[in-house]
Amino acid sequence: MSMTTTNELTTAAIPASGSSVLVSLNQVGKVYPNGTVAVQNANLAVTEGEFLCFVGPSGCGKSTIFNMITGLTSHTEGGLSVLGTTPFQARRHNEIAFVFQEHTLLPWTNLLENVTLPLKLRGIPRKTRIEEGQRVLELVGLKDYMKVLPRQLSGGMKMRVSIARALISRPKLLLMDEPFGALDEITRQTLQDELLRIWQQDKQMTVLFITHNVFEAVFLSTRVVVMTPRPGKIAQVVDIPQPFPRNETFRTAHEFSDYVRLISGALQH
Ligand SMILES: Nc1ncnc2c1ncn2[C@@H]1O[C@H](COP(=O)(O)OP(=O)(O)OP(=O)(O)O)[C@@H](O)[C@H]1O
Repeated sequence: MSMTTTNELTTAAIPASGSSVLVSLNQVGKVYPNGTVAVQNANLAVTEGEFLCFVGPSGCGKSTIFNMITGLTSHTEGGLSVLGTTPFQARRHNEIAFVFQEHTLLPWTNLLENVTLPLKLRGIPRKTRIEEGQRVLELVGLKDYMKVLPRQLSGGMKMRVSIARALISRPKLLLMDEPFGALDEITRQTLQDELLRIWQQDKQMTVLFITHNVFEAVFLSTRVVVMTPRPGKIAQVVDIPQPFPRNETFRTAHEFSDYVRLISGALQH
C-alpha cells in the first residue's frame, strides 16, 4: 500500500500539477482579541475537486480555520486566498456554501421553501427557484417530500435538506462543520455514502469537512489534515490515495485500518 504523508509546508508549496488552487493558506495565524492564539503558521493549498477532512481535538482551531476561509472572522497573520480572491469577496459571489451540525431549517415552511431560500434572498424568479429546488431535493433523495414540514423528518433527513440547501447555489467550495456528529452510526454511514456520490457527480466541487471521527475522515477524504492544539497547528497532511467510489469494501479493508491507525497516531503527538 502506498501511504504518503506530507507536512504542511510541502503541501502548500506544491499543488497538484494541472489543477487550480482554490484555497491557499500561507503562514496563516489567528489571535483573538482576548489574546487566544487559535491558529499558528498554517500552510495549506487545496486544489479544485479535493475532499479534505480536518481532524483534531476540541479547541485546536478547526472552526477558526473554516471561519477565516469563509470570511466570518479575519486572519491576523499571513496570507489567505479563496477562489483567487479574498474570503469576503468569494462569499459575496455565492461560491461558498456551509453545512453545520445544526440543520437551522425554518420550522414553519416546507422543504421546497427551505432549500430555495438562498435563491429567494438573491431575488431569483420563482420558476427557477422551483426547478432548482426540485433538482437538489432529488439529489439528496427527498424529491417526494417537497411539501413536508421539517418537524416530520428524522435527523438524517433534516441533514439531507441542509445539504440540499447548501448545494442549491452550485457552490465551488462546500464547507461542512461536523455535519454528521449528532447522527447515529448507520445514518451517518449512509450519509457519508450519499455525500461522496454527490461530490463525485460534480467533479468541480471542493469539500472541506470537519469531523472528530477518524473513521469518517479516512472514508471520505482525498487528504486528511491533522491538527494539534495549544496553539492550533496543522501537524500533518495525510494522503488517502484510494480510488472512488468507496464503499463497504473500503471500510472493511486492511488499508482502511492502517490509515485510521496512522492518523490516530498523528493526533497523539
Ligand atoms: N471568538 C473567540 N474569542 C476568543 N477565543 C476564541 C473564539 N472562538 C474560538 N476561540 C478559542 O480559539 C481556540 C480554537 O477554537 P475553535 O472553535 O476554532 O476550535 P475547534 O477545533 O473548532 O474546536 P471544536 O472541535 O470544539 O469545535 C479555542 O481555544 C477557543 O476557545
